[in-house]
Amino acid sequence: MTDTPDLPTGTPVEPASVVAAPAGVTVVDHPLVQHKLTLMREHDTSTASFRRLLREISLLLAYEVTRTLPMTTKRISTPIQEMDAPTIEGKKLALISILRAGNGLMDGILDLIPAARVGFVGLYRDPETLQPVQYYFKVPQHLEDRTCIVVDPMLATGNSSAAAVDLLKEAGAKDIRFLCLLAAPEGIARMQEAHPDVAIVTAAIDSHLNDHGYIVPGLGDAGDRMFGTK
Ligand SMILES: O=P(O)(O)OC[C@H]1O[C@H](OP(=O)(O)OP(=O)(O)O)[C@H](O)[C@@H]1O
Ligand SMILES: O=c1cc[nH]c(=O)[nH]1
Ligand SMILES: [Mg+2]
Repeated sequence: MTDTPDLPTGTPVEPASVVAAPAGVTVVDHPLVQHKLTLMREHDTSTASFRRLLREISLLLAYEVTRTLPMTTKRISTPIQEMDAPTIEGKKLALISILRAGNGLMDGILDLIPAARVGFVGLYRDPETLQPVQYYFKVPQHLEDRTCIVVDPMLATGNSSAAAVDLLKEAGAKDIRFLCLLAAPEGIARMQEAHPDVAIVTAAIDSHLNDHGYIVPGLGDAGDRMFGTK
């Protein structure tokens, strides 16, 4: 697996060649996404800017994660004539946010697909064990009939996302994809072992995890940076 290389400042970058993604993982290497992600990574970026950037990136990532959504048609009348026009069945979609940080990705996607149903999985990562602790679970009915897009900016050990997908499958979900901003190779491996059926979309695959389970180089604690806690 290739991670984003350290390049001397000012080196021209061909976005498409930055990252080689493993099968089942899509890296959204669009220049706008990469530019905004760089701003988010910077230590000095304010809480307000971090939140705004995450919302903007979520719109761009939504484009990729929804690329293969099932479509239907509906009969409409243009000013010229009737036609069967393509449409997404928003009600067939469930957006699932892993609290807290997932909400930063979800809000922008909801602007694009306002008819989507929304669910929440409340998990926090125990800082000692790096195991997820569940505190909330509320999802739409009939998940088995919906495409579920699970959103969380960070895929680190993969313990939180794997646990969230476990819960969704127990609730009936069958068609699940996972959208994040940053992924560590360890988290991708964990997800692909536990849930090989779940496609992953991310803006970048970083180098590794540090001794505290943080993504390196990463962007720090997404929830804290988004909400100004800590
Ligand atoms: O892949 P993992 O090793 O499980 O780590 C990733 C999880 O850690 C962060 O949440 P956190 O526990 O900080 O909760 P928060 O969103 O409330 O800040 C992040 O938003 C993921 O949910
Ligand atoms: O780097 C990391 C790892 C887990 N959670 C975060 O918010 N950041
Ligand atoms: Mg956090």
